[in-house]
Formats: sequence, C-alpha cells, structure tokens
Amino acid sequence: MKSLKKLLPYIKPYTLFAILGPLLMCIEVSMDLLQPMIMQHIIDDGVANNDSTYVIKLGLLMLVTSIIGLIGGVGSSIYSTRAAVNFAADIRRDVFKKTEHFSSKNTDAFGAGKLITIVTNDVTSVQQALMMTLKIFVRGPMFFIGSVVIVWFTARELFPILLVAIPILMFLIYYFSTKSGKLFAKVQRAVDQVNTKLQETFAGIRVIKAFDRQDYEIEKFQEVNDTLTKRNTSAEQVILTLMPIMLFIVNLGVVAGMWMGAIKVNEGTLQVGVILAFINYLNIILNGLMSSSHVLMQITRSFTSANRIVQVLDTEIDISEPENPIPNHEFKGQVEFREVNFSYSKNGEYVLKKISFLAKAGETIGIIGSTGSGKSTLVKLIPRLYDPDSGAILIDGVNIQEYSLERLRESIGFVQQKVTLFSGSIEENVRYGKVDASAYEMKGAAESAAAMEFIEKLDGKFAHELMQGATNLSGGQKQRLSMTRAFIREPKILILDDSTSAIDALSEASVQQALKQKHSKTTVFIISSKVSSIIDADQILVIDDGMIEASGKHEELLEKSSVYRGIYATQSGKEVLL
Ligand SMILES: Nc1ncnc2c1ncn2[C@@H]1O[C@H](COP(=O)(O)OP(=O)(O)OP(=O)(O)O)[C@@H](O)[C@H]1O
Repeated sequence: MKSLKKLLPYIKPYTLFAILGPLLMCIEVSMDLLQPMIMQHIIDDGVANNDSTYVIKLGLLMLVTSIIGLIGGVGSSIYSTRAAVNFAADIRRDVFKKTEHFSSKNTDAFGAGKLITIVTNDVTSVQQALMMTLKIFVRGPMFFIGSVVIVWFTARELFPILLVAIPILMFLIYYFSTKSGKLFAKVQRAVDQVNTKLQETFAGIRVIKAFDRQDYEIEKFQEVNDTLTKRNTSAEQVILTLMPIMLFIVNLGVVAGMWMGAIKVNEGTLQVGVILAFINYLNIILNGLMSSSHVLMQITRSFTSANRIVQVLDTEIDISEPENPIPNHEFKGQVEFREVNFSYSKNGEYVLKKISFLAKAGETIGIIGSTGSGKSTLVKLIPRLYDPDSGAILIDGVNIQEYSLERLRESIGFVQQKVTLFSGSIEENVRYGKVDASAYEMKGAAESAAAMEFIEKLDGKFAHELMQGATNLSGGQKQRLSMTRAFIREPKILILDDSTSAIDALSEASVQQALKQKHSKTTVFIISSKVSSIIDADQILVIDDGMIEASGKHEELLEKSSVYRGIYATQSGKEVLL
C-alpha cells in the first residue's frame, strides 16, 4: 500500500485524463442503470395496457440512453488508457534511469533477471491496475450501489434476497482477492527465474552449442518454466473458481426472486415487470461485484509489483557523489592504494587485504597472480565501480571519493576482461569512449590498439555494423576494438585487464610500442597472466590470495618472490637459480 502511494505522484501530469476516465464512466453506468427501469415500464405500463405509442417512445428513450452510454464508455476507455499508459511509461523511464546509476554492488544485489521483470512485468502490472481502477472501479460500485438503491425503491418486496446474497458475495470477493495477492507474489518470483535463465542462455548460446548442452539447458529451462506454470495455475485457479461460485449465489437469488415474486404476483401485490427488472438488477449487481473484484485482485497483485518497483527507486546507491567535489582538477595520474581492504558481501571474507602501493604518474604497473587472487577486483576500485571497505585510494594525492564520479571516470580508460561492445557501427562503439572524436582521432586510437589493420578490411570500415554482442567479430578483434574505445579518451590512467589474451604476439608488441610512444605520460595498469606482457613494467605487483605478495621490477621479483619465480619458470620453461 505504501509503495502504491509512492507511485501516485506519477499520475500528476495526467490528472485530467485520470479525472475524465471515471467521469465518462459514470455517464455510461447511469445510462446502463436506467435500462431495466425503462424496460419495466415498457412491460407493466406499455405492453400490459396495449399502448404501442408508449412502447415506441420508451423504446426510443432506451436507444438514446444506449448511445449516450456508448459515448461515455468509449471516452472513458480512451482517457483511462492514456492516463495509465503514460503513468507506466514515466515509471519505466525512472526505474531504468535509476538502474543506470546503480553501483556494481547494487546491480549484483538485484540480478539482471529481476531487473528485467521489474521494468517489464511489474510496470505493466501497475499500469493495468491503474487502468482498471479508472475504468472499472467506478463502474463496479456504481452498478452495485445504483442497483441496490433502485431495487429498494422499485422492488422492496424482493429486497430481503439482496440482504442475504450481498454479504456472501462480498465475503467471497475479500477471501479470494487476499489469496490471489499472495499467490501472485510467488508468480512474480517465478517470472524472475525464467528471465534470469533466458538471459543467461542467450548470452551463452555459443558455449551451449559448442558443448552440445542444448538438451541439458532445455531441461533446466523446463524446471523454471514448470515452477512458473504451477504458480500461474494456482493463481489463475483462485480467480477462475470465484466466478462460478458467485454465479451460483446469484442464480439462487434469481430462483428465490422468481419464487417470492410469483407468490406476490398471485396475491396481486407485485407486477411481472418488477420481477424481470429485479433479475436484471441482480445480474447487474453480480456484474458490478465481479468487475470490482477483478480490479481488487489486480490492485492486490500490483502491491507486489509496486513494492518491487519502489525497491529499485529507493535503493541507496552505495557509490555516492561527494557533496563538494574538487572542481576542474587536471589529473596527472599518480595512483596510490593505502591499506585497502575489500569484500563483495558485507560479512564476506576480504577479497583484497591491506593493499598498499604507489604508482607514479606515467608509470606502467604490471599485475600478475593466480586466478581468483583479486587482480580484476583491485583495478575495479580505481574508477569506483566498487568502494573499499577500509583504507583509501588516492589519485594525485587526493582520495578518489572527493572527485566527482564523472571527472574521475573521464580520466580513466578501462578495458575490462570481459569485452562488452554494443550493436551499432564500429564508429558508434569507438565514440562511446569520446563522443566528439574526429575521424583522425579514431584512426589514431585504432592504430595504437592494432585494430586499424582489421577495420580497414571490413565493409564500410568504421561504418561496419556490429551485431548484438559483436558476434560478427573474432575474440581478438573485439579486444582490439575495446582497447581503441579506451585509447581514444587519451586517459591519464589506463587499465588493461587481461586485454591482450586473445591477441597474437605481433599485435601485442605493436600495442606495447604504441603505449610507450604515444601514451608515455599515461599511468598504465596491465593485468596479465603472461609474464611477457608485463616484463618491462616499472613496477610489478604479485597478487596472491588478495594480498600483495611482492612488488618490484622483473629482476627484483625473480630474486625475492617465490610466487613470481614459479609463474616465470612455468611460462619460460627456465628454472631460476638464486
Ligand atoms: N561480483 C562479484 N561478487 C562476488 N564475488 C566476486 C565478484 N567478482 C569476483 N568475485 C570473487 O572475488 C575473488 C577475486 O576475483 P577477481 O576477478 O578479482 O580475480 P582475478 O585475480 O582477476 O581472477 P582472474 O585471473 O581469473 O581474472 C574471486 O574469489 C571471485 O570469486
């Protein structure tokens, strides 16, 4: 309920539509309520007295009320839909905006599957709830109250039937709505699982095929799909059982109405038309209660969705901007870690422990160590993809948390281990690094990254279109393009996280050469599992189990680091004798 309230301000820009919708619906309902009354008069006053002029007159009145009702109904649909659809679009936009500003920790906490369900299913669910509220919520109670009042004035003899039927119908609606709300929360969680599975499968489709694991994946998908089916069936069954039970109660009311009515007609205290009108009103009451119950169920369902949406909107972004960021700092590129500890989860074990080192501006820092030792994590802290749990990271002697995120990240070129390119042209992808890059700059950056040689061979060169996930490029080409995107920024700090793993030795040498010549003032961090990639670094950090086991130049490390000696010996085939 609180969450729904929180979303209410999103209706504000569409207040007029939100008022017109129910207002026009009132017109439709009023007209519909008049119909049985007119019919009763046609039967009791027109047909019974053989007065054809009266019958025609009232017939025409029925037609006019129908047309007015139709106009009201159509108008209500148009305005209610407009209000609800725009309301949902604004929420969708804000949820997306928020997720774009999420820290990596925030995104990890939700998971992509859940975020997709929230932006799609959950937003649609609150849209549906609003649309039904504007369109039907007025209709149901109006039909209900209107019919009860009319029966009170026109068929009071049969009113006791309503006194019995209505409480039963209302209890049924309350019971089933509450039940369906709980079941719907379970349905949403199952949809999350289906979305997560789908996303993972599509992203890894090539691996699945290469390992011929389609059947296994189909089986896995079937599991989440079965859970969703079961939960959907339970939720739908609750809704579907309600209708026949309510219909049964109303039919009992009809039988009682006919029976009591027949006795009264025999006694001469009631006219036949009144019985017919009563039956009609009973059906209208059922109709009103049914549509109200549908809205209620949709609203209860939308509680879950609204909660999930508000959860995203209210998420505290743990990478915060400083209140007074250092203005217009010209970065030089000195990077210092002071006693940095970091863990991915609050109570988890530290992935980085007491990391301290100083990289002078313009130096090249090699980072080497075993798989999972914390190398990627270490460099992710520099652009503040994550913040340390304790200790500090300084650039040019100032804690990075004092720079605005925009300025800090602008000064860093990051080539991540897992290459991410977007569908669109190569040019668009390169410009991701620098929006206003000239053709000359793009060519220069591509040359530094040894990418120009393959770009020149492609159709349209820089205009060549990449498919989703850049599947029309080889692994090495993707890495080179990803480096081009980082180089074009001419960053003061460049991070290459295992970015040459798929590149041939000749191209790698050319990239190293370009780094030395064109980017000599840039502080470069090179993470690599190959000693050959970092052998010339000014400083090499040997990471072991989240700690710096040793640091220094290649020769120094051969003397003082057993881990480094081990890696070198394995790769070069040379035993290092001390
Ligand atoms: N997003 C994450 N959430 C939780 N744990 C993580 C996350 N990313 C990495 N880890 C864990 O942190 C540890 C260090 O991972 P990291 O990626 O920094 O290692 P690495 O040295 O770069 O490994 P590799 O050489 O294989 O790339 C690993 O134990 C890993 O399981």
